[in-house]
Amino acid sequence: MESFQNPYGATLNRSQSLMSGLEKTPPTCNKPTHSRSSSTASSRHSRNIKDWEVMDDLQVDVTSGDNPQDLTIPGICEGYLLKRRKWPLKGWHKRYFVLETGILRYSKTQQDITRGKLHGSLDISLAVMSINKKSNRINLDAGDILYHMKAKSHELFYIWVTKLSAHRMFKKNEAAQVHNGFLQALSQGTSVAGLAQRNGMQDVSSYQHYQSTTGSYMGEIAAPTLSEFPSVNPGVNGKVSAWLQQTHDPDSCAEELNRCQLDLSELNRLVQRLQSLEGGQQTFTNGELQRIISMQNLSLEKPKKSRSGKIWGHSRTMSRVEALGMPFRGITKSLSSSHLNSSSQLGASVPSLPDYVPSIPDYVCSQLSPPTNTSAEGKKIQQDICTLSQRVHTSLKSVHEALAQERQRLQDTYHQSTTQAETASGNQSRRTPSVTDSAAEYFDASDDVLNGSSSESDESGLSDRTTSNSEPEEGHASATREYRASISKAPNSVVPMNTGRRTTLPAHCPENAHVGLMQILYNNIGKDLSRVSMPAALNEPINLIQRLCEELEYSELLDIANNTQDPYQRMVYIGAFAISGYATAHYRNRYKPFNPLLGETYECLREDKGFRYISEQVCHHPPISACHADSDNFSLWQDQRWKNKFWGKSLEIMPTGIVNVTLPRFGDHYEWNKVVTCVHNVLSQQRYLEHYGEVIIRNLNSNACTCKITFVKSRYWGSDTIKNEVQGTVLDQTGSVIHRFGGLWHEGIFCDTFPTPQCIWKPNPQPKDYYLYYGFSNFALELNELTPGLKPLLPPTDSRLRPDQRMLEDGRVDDCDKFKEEVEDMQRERSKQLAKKGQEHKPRFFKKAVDSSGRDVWLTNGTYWKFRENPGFANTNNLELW
Ligand SMILES: CC(C)CCC[C@@H](C)[C@H]1CC[C@H]2[C@@H]3CC=C4C[C@@H](O)CC[C@]4(C)[C@H]3CC[C@]12C
Repeated sequence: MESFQNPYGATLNRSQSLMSGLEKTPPTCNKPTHSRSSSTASSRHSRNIKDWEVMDDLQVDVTSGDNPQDLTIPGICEGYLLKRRKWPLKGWHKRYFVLETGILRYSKTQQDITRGKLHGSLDISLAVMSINKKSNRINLDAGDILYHMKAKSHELFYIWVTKLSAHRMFKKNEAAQVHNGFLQALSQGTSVAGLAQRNGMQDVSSYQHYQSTTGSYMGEIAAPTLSEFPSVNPGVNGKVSAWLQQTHDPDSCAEELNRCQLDLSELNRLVQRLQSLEGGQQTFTNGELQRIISMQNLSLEKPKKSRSGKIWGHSRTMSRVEALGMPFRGITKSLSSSHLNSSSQLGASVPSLPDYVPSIPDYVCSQLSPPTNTSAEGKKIQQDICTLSQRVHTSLKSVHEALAQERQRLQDTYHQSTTQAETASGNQSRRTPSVTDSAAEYFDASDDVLNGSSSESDESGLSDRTTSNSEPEEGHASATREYRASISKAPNSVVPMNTGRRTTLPAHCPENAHVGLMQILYNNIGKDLSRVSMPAALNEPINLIQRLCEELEYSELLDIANNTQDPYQRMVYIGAFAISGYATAHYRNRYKPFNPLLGETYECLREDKGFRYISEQVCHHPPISACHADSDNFSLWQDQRWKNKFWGKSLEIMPTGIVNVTLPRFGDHYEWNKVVTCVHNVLSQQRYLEHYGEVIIRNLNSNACTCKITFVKSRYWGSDTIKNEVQGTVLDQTGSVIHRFGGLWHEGIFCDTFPTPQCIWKPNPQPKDYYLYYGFSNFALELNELTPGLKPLLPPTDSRLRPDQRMLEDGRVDDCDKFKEEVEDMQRERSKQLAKKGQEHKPRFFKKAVDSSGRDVWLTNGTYWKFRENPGFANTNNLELW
């Protein structure tokens, strides 16, 4: 496993309470089979894993000693931290962070923050927080947003962790209170509108409307969501509530809410008890320093001294200290490390803050104020309050998730019906798609995106520059908006009416929301997902070596490239092709492809598209899939392997293989890397995929031009959220921009620097009812089709003949589960036998070579189609895989 280094999968300390901060899914019927393989993995990676801990909210005692019912706001914390670069995933930037009322914001500099020039912000109560004391690292994974941070010193690390914990706790309690208020209002029949007003929400009419539409609303109520809810007529209201009635189990939600109600009454009782206990207790207790740190406003940057020696620049944080006028150094000093590393507050719970607490720097000390004390009983009550609040939060979250799922289905159905309506209205042309002539409207593009410079070379250390990586750049948003408008006006390409291939699958995909994914992922921390066996209900009836073939869905872009004289324009088509392979991911986040068995093969002969493709699983440790395709217009090969890192809520997938394309007409040989794919909210039904990073396309046989494509990370601030944005530039030898193009990877690409600005690529419309068929595109639907004519020609190792996958496709999920297990056992047995004989598996159709940059690559040995033709696979020795 040389290639598998796991900084992220290794993030989580399995000995800690891994449930903390995560959606707690109900206990599941995870079969032992699926965790069986995990034990080896966990021990193998324990060295990396043990440095990381998931922070449990209760591990740090940060509640205010005064009166927790007030939800006393923890103090602000600000200062520089190092933030990991998004692409390449190495090196660190210095960024200025401000933590205030549970929201962490950051900018390049302190001045940028003051000027409101934000780079990002995150509600930390939604994030799983993991820390590494050894390297002073803090990770926050909110599902949508992922921050990797590092403090410059142990002291600062300590303070930040304390602060972050305090703010998380505060924010969570605050949310629980808001929910409590709404629930009470709903259950007592008081006006939600009134509550909305009390909570400072403006759009009261839509509130009332929403309430009447849904009957009883259970779940997260947030002002923006509600005000966004469209106005609908009463007929539609009926339909919507009918939908909710049918597809969702209202009883389980109601039960969950009743439980919340009970917990909330108990909370109320506890809070009152705590109030009555109020009064000064004098002795310092463990965790006291954490509490002081939590409550104070702190600036963690050394104040600059003016010439007169007076410290300036921290009036906000100093004022409170000055007002209190207390000598703090003494306090901090008296709170020695023995106080701090104890976990007595929590009994058996594990302390997560650094065991050794170094003395707090003077300039921070001077900002600290004296503690307020709480008695032992008071603390116990605080603990109980926290636990109960968390339980309420978890319950509400699960109700919210159920509703979110319904919402998603509703959206998909809506989307589907509009697509169908479009198709029915004969909106589309019937001819074979030609991407070039889909001339679209021109717009006056602004010049501000016309700079293709700045590629980062600083891999190792600290960088203070803003790079052209997947962090947003100003100007992009407006260009993308315009590209997008132009693309939507371009005609859809039409899948030829009758290819003679199937247009649907034999059975619907199984519902898999109940499968305990969390347990599987946590059991397999530090392990390649490509080697984790999952319950069949989580699989799609496609194999990874077939999935690789999906990247050829838009092979016509390569045909066009091979017929384009101009090298710069040619490069644009190559770039569009590189992007097009990602489009399908938009609809594919609920299932995982089958892991190919070692020696499994797959062919795809597409006379209509003019290419033939073969792939083989050539290596098992690490898993490598090799493929090769040729046509008159191009050859394409790649070997794909990927690492994955699980951060608590998100899963990052880093493919390491390089894609190669040659064009016979011009002797071009292009190669490019792939970007990171992130499965956000992997444990919840709000899962979605994002790609980010930079693709660089080079032509090894000509240095006329290169292409740089940025997959931009989503942005969540400002008025709009842009997701799936891509920006590309073709640069000549001198680095000047010759072409630029962009759009969204799931909607299309527009190039406005062509002689006729045009839409270069637009994905095919999704097939009817695609949601019921794993989200497959037409091309994907066809991949596993086995026709009687084809069957005798295939080698018995072809994925189409793999029984478990076929069973899933036919809807026989239980049979599939059983057979999959058998097939995997057989594979283990085969590798044992080989190892005994001291032999290694030798791939049949690919050979290992070294490319011009010294990388190991797998190339076709050219025998597949020959054998197929003569003597035919029926007459050759084949592996018996199932
Ligand atoms: C655990 C399950 C249910 C969650 C779903 C995981 C899915 C979304 C994951 C599992 C394996 C992943 C694929 C693994 C490898 C690659 C190659 C890369 O070049 C593009 C992304 C792509 C194609 C990934 C897309 C997302 C993927 C399909």
